[in-house]
Amino acid sequence: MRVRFTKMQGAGNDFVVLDETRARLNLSAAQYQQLADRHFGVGADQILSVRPSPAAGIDFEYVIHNADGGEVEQCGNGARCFARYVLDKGLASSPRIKVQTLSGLIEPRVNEDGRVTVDMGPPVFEPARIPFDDAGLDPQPTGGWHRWHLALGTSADSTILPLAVLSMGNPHAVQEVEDVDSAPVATQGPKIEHHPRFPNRVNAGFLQIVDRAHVRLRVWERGAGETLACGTGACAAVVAGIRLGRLDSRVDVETRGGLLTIEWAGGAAPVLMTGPAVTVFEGEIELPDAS
Ligand SMILES: N[C@@H](CCC[C@H](N)C(=O)O)C(=O)O
Repeated sequence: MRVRFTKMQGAGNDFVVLDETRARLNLSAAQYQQLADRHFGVGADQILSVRPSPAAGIDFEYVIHNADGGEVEQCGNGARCFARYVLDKGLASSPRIKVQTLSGLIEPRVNEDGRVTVDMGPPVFEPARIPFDDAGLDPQPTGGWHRWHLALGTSADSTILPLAVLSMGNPHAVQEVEDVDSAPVATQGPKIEHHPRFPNRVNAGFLQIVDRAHVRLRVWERGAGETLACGTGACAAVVAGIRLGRLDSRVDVETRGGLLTIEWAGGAAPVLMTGPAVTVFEGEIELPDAS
């Protein structure tokens, strides 16, 4: 089958965007994988599908597949590209939209400077809702802070990590590092992603705090490996730093692909993420039949 697509990127986290507002493409996991493949397909960290609203008062449904073909609940950089896409394609008449995702409602708005701000909703800390199996683990005595010592691997690899574990609609485990450039992202990332305490796997963040309003971040993404930026990862890392008392309520997050600004007033307040959303090119690709 022949599929039309738009290639987009937000801070270097790249996407294939599919318009399914008129008809479903019904792609298989193998076809999503092929679209994401950087040698045999278009190349992307995630595939974003734009679908009609499932309910009155909601503008669109936003469906996300990782490069490994698995459907996931949330994608922050993708949400900004989604908003830019529906506005540029004339599918939305207002720069403020309401979008249904697997994990709930988000509200992106395209700003006059072209950047996009997304109300990502509040962070979630209850282990069962992340989901995170906390049986037998004691939180560190830091004011209820969700930070856990997690043994990684077997006795031959018994690294103990303090991790902040939370959900931004999708699961995140954030650790603080001295220097992101030398952080063990490629070696520890996959072990954290597949750790048995995360039944749905997890995104692994490596956070370097530069000062109270500026951090550097790398993320090993579930189902995609290390990406140049992760929007929900940036939200999770900043929320973690704020809860630790180490960050102010507005923080610039420097990723390998660009700058994101994250704001959180604490408690049940929504996390606001602002950053770029750019169209790279459009095209058509022939995909093998669904298997
Ligand atoms: N790139 C994303 C997150 C995409 C989903 C993630 N890999 C997961 O499996 O949860 C972002 O910008 O948030």
